[in-house]
Amino acid sequence: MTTTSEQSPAAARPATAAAATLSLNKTYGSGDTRVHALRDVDVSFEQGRFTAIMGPSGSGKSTLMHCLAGLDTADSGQVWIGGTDITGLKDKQLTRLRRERVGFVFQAFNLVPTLTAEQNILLPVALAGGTADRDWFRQVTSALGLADRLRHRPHELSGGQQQRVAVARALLTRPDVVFGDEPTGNLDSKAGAEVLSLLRRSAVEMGQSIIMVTHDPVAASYADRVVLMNDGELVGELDHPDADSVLGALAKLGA
Ligand SMILES: Nc1ncnc2c1ncn2[C@@H]1O[C@H](COP(=O)(O)OP(=O)(O)OP(=O)(O)O)[C@@H](O)[C@H]1O
Repeated sequence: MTTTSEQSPAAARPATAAAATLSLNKTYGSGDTRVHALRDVDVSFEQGRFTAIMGPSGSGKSTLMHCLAGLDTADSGQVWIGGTDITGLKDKQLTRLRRERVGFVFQAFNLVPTLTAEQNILLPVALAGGTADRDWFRQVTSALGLADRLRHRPHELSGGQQQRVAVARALLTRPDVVFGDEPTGNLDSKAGAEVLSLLRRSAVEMGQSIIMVTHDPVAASYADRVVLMNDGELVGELDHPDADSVLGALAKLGA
């Protein structure tokens, strides 16, 4: 382990975590082409914290995130979202859990081009057959600086604004956890910094739990904590990271 000021992940109580895994294993392929993408991964993500997952290419970051988010299933081990053990859930239950309790912000903004910003933000709630909490909608969209952009369609918005719409959409259901997959990968550094600051504020001011996969040490420096992966294993973590400490930790992994 690099540094840690927290209890060991295995000792964490998943019921109080935004998301957690216990002894998670995942392999792809068979025989000579078999790849152990996750090896006995025990990790716990506290509520209201912003965590970055980092590591060299192929170290298992995406696989871990996909298993945590219920987008993929592991070979063995357990995954919790909030207090729910999702390991044995059927596809239909998983789909519902993802819709109601998980938010996503991807590198490609994944907005529906024919819908306005407001309609895009409200889409997951509409698909779930619910009604949005209008006060929360106003709070989220004004905190994200979108109040005067709500009637615009995605092509009328800058990349940074489009990603802010995607962040608003992810926050609107007040999910147990928001997963970000390189959320600033398509943005210039100024727009990226804005989106990362907003993600950080949503953790600090709104208590939102956020887990982000990134290759970018500067992006990771916005997080409260970085967990480091190498060759399918969790190999360390940094609290209150800055870009230099992240770079140093990655260099030790040969990334
Ligand atoms: N669908 C798949 N079929 C076969 N092997 C896979 C598949 N998905 C991932 N892998 C392998 O599993 C390992 C972990 O992959 P993963 O995508 O989780 O790594 P990563 O750390 O996210 O990589 P990157 O930083 O390059 O996105 C890699 O060796 C990868 O080649």
